[in-house]
Amino acid sequence: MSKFKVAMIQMAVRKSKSDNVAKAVKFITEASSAGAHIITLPEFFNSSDEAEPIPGPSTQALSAAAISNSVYIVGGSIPEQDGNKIFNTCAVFCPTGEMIAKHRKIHLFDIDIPGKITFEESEDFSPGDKLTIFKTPYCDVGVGICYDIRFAEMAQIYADRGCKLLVYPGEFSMATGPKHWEVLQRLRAVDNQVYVATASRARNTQSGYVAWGHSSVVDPWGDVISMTDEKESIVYADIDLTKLETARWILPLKQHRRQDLYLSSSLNMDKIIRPQ
Ligand SMILES: O=C(O)CCC(=O)C(=O)O
Repeated sequence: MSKFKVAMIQMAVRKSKSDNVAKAVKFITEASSAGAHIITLPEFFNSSDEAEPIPGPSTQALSAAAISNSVYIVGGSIPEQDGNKIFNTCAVFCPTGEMIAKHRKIHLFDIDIPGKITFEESEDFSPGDKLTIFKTPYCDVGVGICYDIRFAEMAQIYADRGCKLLVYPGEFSMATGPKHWEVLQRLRAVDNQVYVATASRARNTQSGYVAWGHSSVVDPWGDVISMTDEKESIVYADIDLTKLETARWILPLKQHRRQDLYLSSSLNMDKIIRPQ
């Protein structure tokens, strides 16, 4: 099964959690009717305000949607309540409705870009402590959430473990989205010779956090094969894993890696030319 279709759902998220979940299920049904096998929702697809446990109402709705549409669902993320902690969590469901993976965002977005954006995700959320891979009949898939995409090591571990598709539900803002969103996806794809796919929230200028949008799919050669603008839509892409083999055959990066040098600190100080 080297060919399959992914759908990245870019939806606008409003105040009402139940409306957001109902809308997500509607989009999943539409994407499934269009032939998608793996369907991904955006970060905080159900809202970012009110946490719930997993399983809970939002993830139960996703499980039911996976069964009724017979698809894999990468459930964007929701604020997950676990005891007195809250995590930014993506639950993944297989076509029989079982939750086959749960990724808690590892890297929390604590930044201050002067004049643009200050964000302290760790004020509300705790970080996850595990990387997450799930299996499908098509390929193994690595999961990250939004800021996780910036960390090349994580993507490399996924690729080294055999993942051929990396999926990032996300929501870059207008501060970093225009500059970094596309380039990061292309970097992760080219470095690891894998497919990279993202699903963002649609832009809502009334929201406190205005999303860049532009959900996309990038192939192992670094080409953007599908991308939308800032509005609500579904981004589809046909994945052909033979493209990945071709990219790896043309550029055998894995064979050319000098792991012996990267892991030991064989830094030849004598050869460093210092400015006079
Ligand atoms: O890395 C970025 O620039 C944006 C990340 C982000 O918005 C998030 O992780 O919520």
